[in-house]
Amino acid sequence: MLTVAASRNRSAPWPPALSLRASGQQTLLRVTGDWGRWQLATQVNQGLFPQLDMAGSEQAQKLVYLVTGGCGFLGEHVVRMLLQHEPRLRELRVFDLHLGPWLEELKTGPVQVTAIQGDVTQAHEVAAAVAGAHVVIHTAGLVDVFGRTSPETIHKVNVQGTQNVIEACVQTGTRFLVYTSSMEVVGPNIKGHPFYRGNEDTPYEAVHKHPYPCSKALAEQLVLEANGRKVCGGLPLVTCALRPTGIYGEGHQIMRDFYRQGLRMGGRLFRAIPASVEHGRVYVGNVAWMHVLVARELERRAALMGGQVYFCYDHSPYKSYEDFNMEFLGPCGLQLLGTRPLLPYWLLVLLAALNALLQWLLRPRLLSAPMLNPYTLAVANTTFTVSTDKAQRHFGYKPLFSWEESRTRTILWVQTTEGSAR
Ligand SMILES: NC(=O)C1=CN([C@@H]2O[C@H](COP(=O)(O)OP(=O)(O)OC[C@H]3O[C@@H](n4cnc5c(N)ncnc54)[C@H](O)[C@@H]3O)[C@@H](O)[C@H]2O)C=CC1
Ligand SMILES: CC(C)CCC[C@@H](C)[C@H]1CC[C@H]2[C@@H]3[C@H](O)CC4=CC(=O)CC[C@]4(C)[C@H]3CC[C@]12C
Repeated sequence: MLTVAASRNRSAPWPPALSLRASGQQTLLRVTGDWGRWQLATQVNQGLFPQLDMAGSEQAQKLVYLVTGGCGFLGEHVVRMLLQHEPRLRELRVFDLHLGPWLEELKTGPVQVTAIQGDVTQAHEVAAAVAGAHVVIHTAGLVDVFGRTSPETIHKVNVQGTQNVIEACVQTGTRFLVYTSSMEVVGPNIKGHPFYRGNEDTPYEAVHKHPYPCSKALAEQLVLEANGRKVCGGLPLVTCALRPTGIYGEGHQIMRDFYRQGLRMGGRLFRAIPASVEHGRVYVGNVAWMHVLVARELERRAALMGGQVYFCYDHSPYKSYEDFNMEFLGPCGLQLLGTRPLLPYWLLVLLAALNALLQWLLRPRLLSAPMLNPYTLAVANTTFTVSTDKAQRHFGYKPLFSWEESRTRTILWVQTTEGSAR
């Protein structure tokens, strides 16, 4: 018999600890929470519940994976997902500029988790981390659309860093490289053309000016062009790129910022973008799951998948950026006021330009950057949604989390992390 036990008292943090127990006393699965994170403690990794694993545990543990940026928002989910769903793993290397303390808890399982503090812009550090790895999942990147970092630094990390990863694979004989690209590689373009429920083959005029999409487009191109290069030992490198739309879920910093802003304004947010503008969103757990599947299938289906791009998608509804956020912030007590934008668009354009000007004038002293600038306004105000089944056709992807589950997890996370802010 399986029992679920929840422990909660007033002084304990939210969410409560949930335990799944078999008829004996052994705890099979434990869900814990703390103020900083809402996390599923992967007891599967500790060998307690192998039958939960979907991937078939009869194969020997022999593979070494490297996840760059493994302590970021997406990277952490990829790391946890691999430990849960990749039974062939022997060692998981987590490479990041800033290592998270949560890595410690993962070091007790049967998979060796190796934390590597390193910088992708340093070729020798990357090569040392890649040496001996079978698969590299390269998620590390500078995600800055707010002008906090210089264009040179964004280029260095996103483009030079990716080049370093490719060269390290070639030098050390690593054959499989999965790159986290972005929808931004396609658009929205600077002309504001809508991309409505498009797929990987939909024609679109991709024109970039902003350093972030420019860097992601260049890096993706490098990764795809590297497909087929001979690595040390003579075998061909197999690469592919995943293009998430706007990712949401546990750990999403911008969602947290919107929530804080709403709390500061007495629980209200004001509509800035028309509800008719659709924005593509995808749950972080499903993006992580796609990475795990691609990494697993790349060897078997190298001819089909090598050099390919895949949008990341799931069953999240098509909505405007703000209406979509309200799916989570609404249940946390916030309200989005207005069925139409509060301010006329021309005024937003003016404010965005003013923000950009102030940022430029105060450079480099400005420590925080406003969310509204000409680029973010253009992205938020242009329809960009995907509708595709390429990942399903090529490697059998189906979202691991339903929309309801993704929504519930995200709401719980917002409540957990911000409960103390009220
Ligand atoms: N957040 C989003 O909505 C989307 C993100 N992406 C891509 O997904 C990837 C991950 O993004 P997020 O998790 O959102 O960002 P994040 O900022 O949370 O994670 C990036 C990680 O890379 C690490 N990193 C940065 N510079 C580094 C360096 N020089 N050397 C080593 N590590 C470094 C950071 O410390 C961080 O842990 C990025 O490549 C991003 O371009 C793509 C589409 C959407
Ligand atoms: C106050 C404004 C009118 C609204 C601001 C919202 C913006 C901050 C965000 C709207 C769209 C977001 C981007 C989009 O989801 C695509 C992205 C893909 C990435 O690879 C990185 C992040 C981002 C550029 C994301 C950033 C925030 C928005 C611009």
